Amino acid sequence: MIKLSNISKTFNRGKANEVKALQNISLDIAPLQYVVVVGSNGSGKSTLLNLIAGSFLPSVGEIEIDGNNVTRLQDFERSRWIARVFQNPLSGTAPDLSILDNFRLAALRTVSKGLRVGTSSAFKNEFINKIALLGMGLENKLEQPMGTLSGGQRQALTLLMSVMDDCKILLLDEPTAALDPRSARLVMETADRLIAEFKLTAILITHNLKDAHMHGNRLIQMAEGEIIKDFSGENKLSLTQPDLFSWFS
Ligand SMILES: Nc1ncnc2c1ncn2[C@@H]1O[C@H](COP(=O)(O)OP(=O)(O)OP(=O)(O)O)[C@@H](O)[C@H]1O
Repeated sequence: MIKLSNISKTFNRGKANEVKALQNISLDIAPLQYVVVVGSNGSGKSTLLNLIAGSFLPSVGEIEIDGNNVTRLQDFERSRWIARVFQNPLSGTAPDLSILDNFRLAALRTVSKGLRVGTSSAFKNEFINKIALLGMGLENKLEQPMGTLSGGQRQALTLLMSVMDDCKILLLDEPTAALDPRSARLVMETADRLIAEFKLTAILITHNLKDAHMHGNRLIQMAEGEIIKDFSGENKLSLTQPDLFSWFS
């Protein structure tokens, strides 16, 4: 689904502040893989996601998505494949609009997955069913302004809105970093559920090693712009939390 071939990214090349953020990364992510990426600050995790999303172009190397060479495509040209959720629960929604109007806007932006845009009760009911899946009771607060919801509630709704279109890839860049532990758990559970339901290929960046242990079916550790550990399937399952903590001690 995602294939990176010999990717390097250097910022400020040739200047005193040159940074080799990624160094000759090759990575093949199969459809439906849910890859968790861990690594110390500055190890290149966000740069990796930015390159996949098209926010930056690589200095060297090729990127394929779903068999298409997207190396030189801008982020908006890749958005038909990719949805992205950031750390800040305030981003990506309109705070003064109601939950329902935010979903109407999101549906208008995209070819929706089973949601027909409109004011009809059919649209509302389809949306109510989707939002009820979050298990937060938000289906009873459709007219409430988005800005009055908690960070966790907003982040869960943002996740749902981002995967409603026909994207195949979900990029999660520390989506729970700004949340309290209970909200963070709810958002991670929501992400797991949506990734399974919409059959997505996903990449999650996290500094939370418990989440890295519990979620996903592949775990990658980055250091100094390189992938230094890569565990999939049974190999990931056999890792213990102390194993992960020992990588950072
Ligand atoms: N736009 C940029 N311009 C210059 N340097 C950058 C830019 N983006 C990232 N870098 C540098 O590239 C390196 C990797 O940064 P990156 O944000 O990918 O790390 P990270 O692993 O996501 O870190 P963190 O865990 O702190 O978010 C760092 O040294 C960073 O300062």
